[in-house]
Amino acid sequence: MKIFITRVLPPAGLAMLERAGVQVTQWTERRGLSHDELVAHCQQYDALLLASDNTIDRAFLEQCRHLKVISLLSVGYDKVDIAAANELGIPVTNTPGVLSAATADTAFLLMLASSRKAFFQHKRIIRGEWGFSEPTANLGIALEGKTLGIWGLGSIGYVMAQRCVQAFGMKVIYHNRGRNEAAEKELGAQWVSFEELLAQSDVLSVHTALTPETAGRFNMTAFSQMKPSAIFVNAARGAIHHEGDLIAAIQQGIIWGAGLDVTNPEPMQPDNPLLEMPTVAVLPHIGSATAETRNAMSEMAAQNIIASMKGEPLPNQVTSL
Ligand SMILES: NC(=O)C1=CN([C@@H]2O[C@H](COP(=O)(O)OP(=O)(O)OC[C@H]3O[C@@H](n4cnc5c(N)ncnc54)[C@H](OP(=O)(O)O)[C@@H]3O)[C@@H](O)[C@H]2O)C=CC1
Ligand SMILES: O=CC(=O)O
Repeated sequence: MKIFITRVLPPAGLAMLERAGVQVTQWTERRGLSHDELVAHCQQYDALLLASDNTIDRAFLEQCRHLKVISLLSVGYDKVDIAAANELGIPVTNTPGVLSAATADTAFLLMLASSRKAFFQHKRIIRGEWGFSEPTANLGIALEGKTLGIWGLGSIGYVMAQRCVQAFGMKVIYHNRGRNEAAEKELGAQWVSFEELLAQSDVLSVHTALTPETAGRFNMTAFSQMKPSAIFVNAARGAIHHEGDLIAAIQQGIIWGAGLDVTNPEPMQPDNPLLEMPTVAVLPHIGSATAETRNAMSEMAAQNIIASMKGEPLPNQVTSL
């Protein structure tokens, strides 16, 4: 089997593919491939390992019907038209679970950074503005005993909740379409309506997938129902929040601040007002970026390719839309 990888793959997955006798070509240039370039490249390969944020739409899939599998190096698959892939018989796989701890840690870091204005304080030092210490200046918000609201308490949301319970004794409330009984039993998490989640959370952390139902849900209508002291965290997908409304909500004191690993659009431009706000912390979509996690993801993505090559069931096929 000949496969094309849209970035350089972490070493563990690469070694696994090579051991299995898969012929690997990696895109090593330090620029992304355009849609048309990716279509053209894929003509020469049996499978695609997608390690970039290219959109896999119906047009792409129709021109690449020969692909035996599209293996994503991510858990999120919102960039792929799964309905079209199903229709055309092209299996798509992802990497769930192995990245949950790293991504939850990123959300946890952002929560803390916003609560203590950490990124802003760092910038003050760089600008030579350490100044003299004052008891009433540079105050943050304590997290001990506060209420964590999770929108989308699944794999990543569970670890975020666990961290917050263990570190700060936080009370966990959540809103999913269904119930997470393990989180209720093990973490004391309490299911609430979306409106209650907005009203009661001191920290509201988003961990749903991006779907037509979740896109844009955090707009001014939602922010207006939150506490003025609330921290909004998004380590899921930028399109779940409305960026202009988030800027206005923080500027107007409707909420306290935000921690974002994902922005809308990506990349965020350097002149974005959020970057100058003391209570905002932004990271460039690095949720799963630890060496250990990226290696584990690459092995999972490689296993999906190898299973396809051997004609075995794919371990992580995305079945639902
Ligand atoms: N920043 C980063 O680098 C990363 C970001 N991500 C993002 O995180 C997302 C979540 O990943 P993961 O935890 O593994 O996924 P899971 O599927 O395990 O969890 C998602 C949760 O969201 C809930 N959910 C889905 N739709 C809705 C809705 N409309 N309203 C309320 N709850 C909803 C689901 O519960 P129910 O079905 O009961 O509603 C489920 O519990 C990914 O899809 C990806 O986009 C993932 C990894 C890294
Ligand atoms: O954003 C990352 C993912 O795995 O999804």
